[in-house]
Amino acid sequence: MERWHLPGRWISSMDYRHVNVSDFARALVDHCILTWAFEYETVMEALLSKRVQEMVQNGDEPPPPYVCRDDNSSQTVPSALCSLPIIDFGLLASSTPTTKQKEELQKLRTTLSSWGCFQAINHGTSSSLLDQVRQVAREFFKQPSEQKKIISKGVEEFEGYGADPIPEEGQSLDWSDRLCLDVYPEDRRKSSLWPENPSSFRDVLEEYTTKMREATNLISRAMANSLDLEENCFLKQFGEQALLQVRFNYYSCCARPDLVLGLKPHADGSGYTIILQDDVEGLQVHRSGKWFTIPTISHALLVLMGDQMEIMTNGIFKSPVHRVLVNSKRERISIAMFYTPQPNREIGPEQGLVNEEQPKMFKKVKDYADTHWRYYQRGMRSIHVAKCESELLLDC
Ligand SMILES: O=C(O)CCC(=O)C(=O)O
Ligand SMILES: [Fe+2]
Repeated sequence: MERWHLPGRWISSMDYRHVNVSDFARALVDHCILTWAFEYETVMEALLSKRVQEMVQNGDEPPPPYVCRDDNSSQTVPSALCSLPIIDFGLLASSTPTTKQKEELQKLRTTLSSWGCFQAINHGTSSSLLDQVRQVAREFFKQPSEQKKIISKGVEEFEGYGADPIPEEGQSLDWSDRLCLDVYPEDRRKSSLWPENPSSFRDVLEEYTTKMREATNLISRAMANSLDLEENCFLKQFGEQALLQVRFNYYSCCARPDLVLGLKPHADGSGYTIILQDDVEGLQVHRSGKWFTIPTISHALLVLMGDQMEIMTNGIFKSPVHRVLVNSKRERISIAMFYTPQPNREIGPEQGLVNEEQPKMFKKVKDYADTHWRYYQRGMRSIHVAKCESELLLDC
């Protein structure tokens, strides 16, 4: 089981069970722990209600729960040396297979089997729409806090403006502010949480959602073709009502970028995620024991496999661990669109990818994103629960 547990826990946890103490003392310790647990929630709730952007505007140093960086065990590779392949979807569009198309599909397969992500160009969404999406995101976060807090999320909720729900004790907080919205299917939208400012926000997001639906069709088919599978097989597994959820990430500058992380190491629980970056670097993907800084390309979309694509491809495509660094000079914005199989739908390895050489690695799973979330909050990966040898879920 991989544990992406960040070093430098800000609260030392007390394990009193090995200590030989009287019942009274034990009861007292239990009481203290209960009180502490209660206080932990209260303290965190208060802390999280003040957003990172506000702390930066006040010139605050990162409070202890945000401090987490003392992991120098993996080398960092700068973007100039990052050879993450670029896949040209323009080449994949023609219906009669060309040599170039075959080469591009081969490249797609190799990339997803090693990196678990790629930069997509000629993906069908215009550069001007990408710029508009970045622009409305920038304008939204530029507003005064009171304005943004009109659409604040509840502490334990996902949708709305704010921070992630309170993580398990000892896990550090991300140096970022977010706006999360369910965008597809339309009947899941909570329109009261869609910003009214800037005034074009809703129209731009609506158009971007339509384009991302088209992109998921394109990408899912290309991935199936790259594996010599029936073209629609992944789309069928995701289902007509597959979810699209957008997360606008705002990473404020930090006077001490060495102490915090914009987003802690994790693998996504989605099927896959389409990330639009601005021109500030920060995203890093973990590969062969190193953190590779992903270059920013203004007209490209970064497509990153989540655990559910690793399951559907029987482990051929990898769901990479990634994280986000912040810097002291420029804030960074990214827009992540999570594409997840429709609720209540069982997904599993494609039959065509299971054979004697490559036995079935994963079980069928349902609503995996919920399991993923529970582990994420403890700083852990969850894909092991879907492995055939695991006894935690359905039988293989
Ligand atoms: O900010 C980024 O580039 C990546 C965001 C991300 O990994 C996420 O939202 O899960
Ligand atoms: Fe992610």
